[in-house]
Amino acid sequence: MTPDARIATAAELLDSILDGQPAEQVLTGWARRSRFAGSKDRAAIRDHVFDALRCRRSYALLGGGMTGRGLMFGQLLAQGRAPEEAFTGQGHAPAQLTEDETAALRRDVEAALAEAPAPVAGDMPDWIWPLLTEALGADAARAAALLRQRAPVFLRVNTARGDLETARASLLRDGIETQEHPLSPTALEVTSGARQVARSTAYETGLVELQDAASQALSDALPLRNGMTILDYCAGGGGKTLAMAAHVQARITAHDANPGRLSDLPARAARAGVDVAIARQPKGPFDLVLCDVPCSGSGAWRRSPEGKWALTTDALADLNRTQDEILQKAAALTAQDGVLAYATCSLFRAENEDRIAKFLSETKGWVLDFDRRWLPQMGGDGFYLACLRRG
Ligand SMILES: C[S@@+](CC[C@H](N)C(=O)[O-])C[C@H]1O[C@@H](n2cnc3c(N)ncnc32)[C@H](O)[C@@H]1O
Repeated sequence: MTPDARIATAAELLDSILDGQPAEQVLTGWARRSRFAGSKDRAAIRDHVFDALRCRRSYALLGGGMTGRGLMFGQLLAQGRAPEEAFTGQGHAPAQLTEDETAALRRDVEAALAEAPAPVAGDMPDWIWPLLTEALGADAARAAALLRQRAPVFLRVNTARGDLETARASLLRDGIETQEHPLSPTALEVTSGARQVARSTAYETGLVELQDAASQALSDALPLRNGMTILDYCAGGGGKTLAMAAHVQARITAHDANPGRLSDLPARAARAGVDVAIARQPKGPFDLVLCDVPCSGSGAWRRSPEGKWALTTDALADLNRTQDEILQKAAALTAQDGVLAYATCSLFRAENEDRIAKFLSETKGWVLDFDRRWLPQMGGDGFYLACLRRG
């Protein structure tokens, strides 16, 4: 496919996504129907689509409309290109701009964004902007700007299998260049060859796992010690379970309300060379219970940009109820002198400090040991961790 044909396809797929179809489903369906497209075409179209979803409001402003074509005009303008260069109507390139489309463009990109309301320039729904500024103050605009960008690829070196230098050398032999990252001593940022990671020897032998650097930093911050019993109450795919298992010699149990989410964990644990038990109904007490609760995912919206447009006040209130319930259940499973750790990948107080304040006000005998947040400006996704103990 030519670069312009990829833009034409991205504009069509974006129309289906704007109509409400999930982006992954739209991209996979297109790839199945389009056997002529190679892996580079699929990757380029995916990049166009996800970039446009991250920057939906600002691109619609620049491109003159919330349509697939409007978003792709906006993307080109933001990249300093004139839409007419790609929309030529020749071969498989998208149709030329109509007069109305041409008139609606904002070619003065910097001025257009400078005078746009903050949530438009920052690519956030209006109702979310106050949540962001309330939580982050002066850091809100920078965090929003970073969520408009593609996420770096991070690896966690599994120190149960080897050290950083061994991992970097192995990755390099497979054409993958990395650099260390200050967020965590086990984090490597992939600087080239990211698409080879899943086929690399280091990945296949469990020497590295894909895991965001701030997610690793969160595991580093947990008060883990050898010999303790740990329950990962919302283990999901097991990212944090495996990170904890690499840190300490401990008896680790993984649980999730949706057992299907745990299905890959036994194979991942075997690959990583660590033991993890799975419990449908965990029986406490545990020395440390981690609840990495379901949340808006706002700290990771650069990876899942559809989430920021899909979130509603009702959905956030539902999440808050689930978060409160999980905290109560997890507290009941925590040993008398144990640690209850609450984590989200959200930037909002409503899912972080407010949940902890509610728990502490309603549940006698608990105190906050410490809490900590990681912002996108530190390089990884946004995360929050609070560690509680009985006081
Ligand atoms: C943020 S994800 C966990 C991610 C995982 N810890 C990791 O690092 O890969 C939240 C998980 O909580 C699970 N969950 C939702 N409601 C739950 C509940 N009431 N009790 C336990 N787990 C729940 C979801 O199925 C989901 O897998």
